[in-house]
Amino acid sequence: MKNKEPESVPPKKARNWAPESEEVSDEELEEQTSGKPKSTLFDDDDDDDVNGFDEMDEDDVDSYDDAEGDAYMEEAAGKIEIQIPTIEEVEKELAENPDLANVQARIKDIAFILSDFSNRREEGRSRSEYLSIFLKDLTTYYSYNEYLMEKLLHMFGVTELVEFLEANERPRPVTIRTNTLKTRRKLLASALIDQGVDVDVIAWSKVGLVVMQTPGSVALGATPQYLAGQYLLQGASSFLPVMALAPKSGEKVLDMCAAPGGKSTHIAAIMKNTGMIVSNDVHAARVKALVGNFHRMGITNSLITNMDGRVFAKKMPGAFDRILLDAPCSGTGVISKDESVKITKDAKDIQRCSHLQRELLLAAIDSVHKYNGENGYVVYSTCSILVEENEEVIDYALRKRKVKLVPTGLEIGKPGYIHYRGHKFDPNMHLCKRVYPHAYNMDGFFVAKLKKLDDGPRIMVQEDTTEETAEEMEETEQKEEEQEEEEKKAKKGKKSGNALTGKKVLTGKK
Ligand SMILES: C[S@@+](CC[C@H](N)C(=O)[O-])C[C@H]1O[C@@H](n2cnc3c(N)ncnc32)[C@H](O)[C@@H]1O
Repeated sequence: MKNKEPESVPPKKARNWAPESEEVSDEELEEQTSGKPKSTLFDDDDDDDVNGFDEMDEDDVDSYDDAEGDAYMEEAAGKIEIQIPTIEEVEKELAENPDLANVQARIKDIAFILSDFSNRREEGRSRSEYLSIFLKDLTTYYSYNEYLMEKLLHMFGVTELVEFLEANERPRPVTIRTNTLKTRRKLLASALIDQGVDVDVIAWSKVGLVVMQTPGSVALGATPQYLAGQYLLQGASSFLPVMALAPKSGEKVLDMCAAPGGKSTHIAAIMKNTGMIVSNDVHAARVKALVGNFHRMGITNSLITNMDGRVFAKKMPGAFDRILLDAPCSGTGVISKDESVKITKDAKDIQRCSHLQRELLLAAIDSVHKYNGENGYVVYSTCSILVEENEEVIDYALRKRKVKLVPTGLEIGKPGYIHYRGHKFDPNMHLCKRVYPHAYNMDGFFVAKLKKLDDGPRIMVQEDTTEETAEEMEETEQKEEEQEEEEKKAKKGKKSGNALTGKKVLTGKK
């Protein structure tokens, strides 16, 4: 086993970014952009990255203290003024036949200007104008729609956004999870190494292996070990929700959205095929894949159902000790696997996902029994990084049901947002975990763990006592969206070409 990076597709072009400006970073954005992860997929020594820079950060993610970056900074700092065309000129250029090298250079220049705005801007030009150009250039260069790019800019700020976008241009390392019902990780690693497959352990998991290199003659989905059910090809982020769920032998567990079964088979292995797992999915075709995986991996403690997860609470109220809700989502954490997300997701899609996620989460909470010793937990996860599908959904559940957020027990991941663009979420939201491709070289993921305190709805204030129907929720959000649009238009009127709500972006308010 070698301790090296797996090969990955090189980025379009290496780029070095200026440090975050004071203006961009508020306290939390600062933490988000400068705080490097404590451990990554390839760390095997916590001490390696005491300064927040580990092997992956230096090699894979552009950092602003490398030689090329310094040279660029010095060169740029020497310039009297960096000239950026007007928004109208940029729009014209992008609409015609944009020269991507030119666009890339301008992205770099604007990032540099924004990182010390008061000293580097051209006289008389506003920050929102630079941001509008920046946004347009990024959408062109990385091929995203403006809706998603704007959302991402709100979340990450200038420097981290580019790191995130660059990470999405590269595939994540191939990882596999040992099926401990059939073998042990060490034995599996030796068997694969014997076939010329170069693997290394994932330090924070007892069952994960990262595949560094595979000879052309070996297909990882067709080795004798794979066919014997000794492992599953699974992204490392997907281990996290099950680790947070921490099921115990003999328990009753529901995996509400289970197909194709990556997490259900992990749960079954941890439970050593004891107790009972109900693995459910609404899509019959996907349930077939679930059945196939269960047979191959020797799962015998499971019942497979094909229902809408929202009906579980009605059919089986309080029936389960633990529930995993790995919710359907927009997939903004897995863009490197599915590039279509860059252009297909709009406000309506995200709203639809958020509604379904809220309804599924309330149903999950109603299907888990109330606090009893160590039981009564719901883990909520998505492979989306958007706040609308994560913190907003959790916050909604905390307002509607008697549950509280508890630590996930996960070593990796950044904390959930407590403040986001004027919204204040539950103060315990920091207990949630956010995993980003640029920070951990893993798919983007969100994981939250809730403990049920009691049955029934949470009665908070008079107007909050009735369950909001999907239509009401849609109406409320529609109004909020319209209000936001109005505000944007009002600002646009004042500042030419401002596609962003400038101040919020500037201060990186979460
Ligand atoms: C993120 S995937 C689940 C992946 C799965 N947990 C795994 O690890 O293999 C989300 C799943 O939710 C299912 N789904 C969507 N809407 C649902 C609903 N209303 N009830 C139950 N399942 C649903 C989809 O068919 C999809 O398989």
